Amino acid sequence: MNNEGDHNGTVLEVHGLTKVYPGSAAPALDGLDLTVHRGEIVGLLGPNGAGKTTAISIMSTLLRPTAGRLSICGVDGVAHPERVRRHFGVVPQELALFDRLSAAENLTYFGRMYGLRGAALKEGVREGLRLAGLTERADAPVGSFSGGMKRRANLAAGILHRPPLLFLDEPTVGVDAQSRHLIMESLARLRDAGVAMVYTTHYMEEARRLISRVAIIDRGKRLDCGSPAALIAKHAGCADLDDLFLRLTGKQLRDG
Ligand SMILES: Nc1ncnc2c1ncn2[C@@H]1O[C@H](COP(=O)(O)OP(=O)(O)OP(=O)(O)O)[C@@H](O)[C@H]1O
Repeated sequence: MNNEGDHNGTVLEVHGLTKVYPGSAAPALDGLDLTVHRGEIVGLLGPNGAGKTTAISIMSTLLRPTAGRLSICGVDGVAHPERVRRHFGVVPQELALFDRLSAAENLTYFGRMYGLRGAALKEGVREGLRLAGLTERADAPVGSFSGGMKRRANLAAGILHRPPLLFLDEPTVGVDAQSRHLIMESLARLRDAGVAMVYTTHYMEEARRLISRVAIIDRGKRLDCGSPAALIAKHAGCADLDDLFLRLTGKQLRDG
């Protein structure tokens, strides 16, 4: 795995991460603190508009924070975005695949973008296709794929360069139960191999099975953080993560 040195197993550290979009009065993200260790999956849970995508975009250096610190594998990600980029992969909410290219061609393209060449590129593509359960369909154009197959290819594209950290923004949105199961299994395998992940989702129980800790955020603020079991035990009367989520964020609809 690609890593810059020993930082006591801490792969990602953010402090006071804040974003105020131009023209907005209220911050979309308001002082987020988060530490993620090797082999740990941290779920970011929050209702629509809570600030999850903003948080992932800043942590993956797509967006500059208004304030706050970001450290990835011990490197300052705000001062050195190019340098930290090789330490993580991103699986975005929007699919980033070329419909006319085959799965193998898409992965080769992304692998090159990550700086892979020659045998390492070939091996990365082969392993990505295997992880995504797409080996048999390697040469078919992605445009002919189902939603679930596209999501799986999207996941494979994010891990080609074997990063120690992966950001996933709702990786199972709009997929059937079978593809969701395969994605969950793939993520568990990556976790067991030591990959750290930050994972946003609306599916609470899916999150519960996979994650080590959950950070519940709303209106840009972190409301609570801990293992699902510890959080459920801490808030009396909550039977599961769904209960806890509604307790902390309220039952009011979030239509924008
Ligand atoms: N480019 C932007 N300019 C101005 N405001 C924005 C921009 N992007 C997001 N926002 C606002 O910032 C807040 C947080 O949005 P964000 O997309 O981070 O939330 P989210 O938790 O990812 O929501 P969802 O679950 O709907 O994807 C929202 O109020 C949103 O309207």
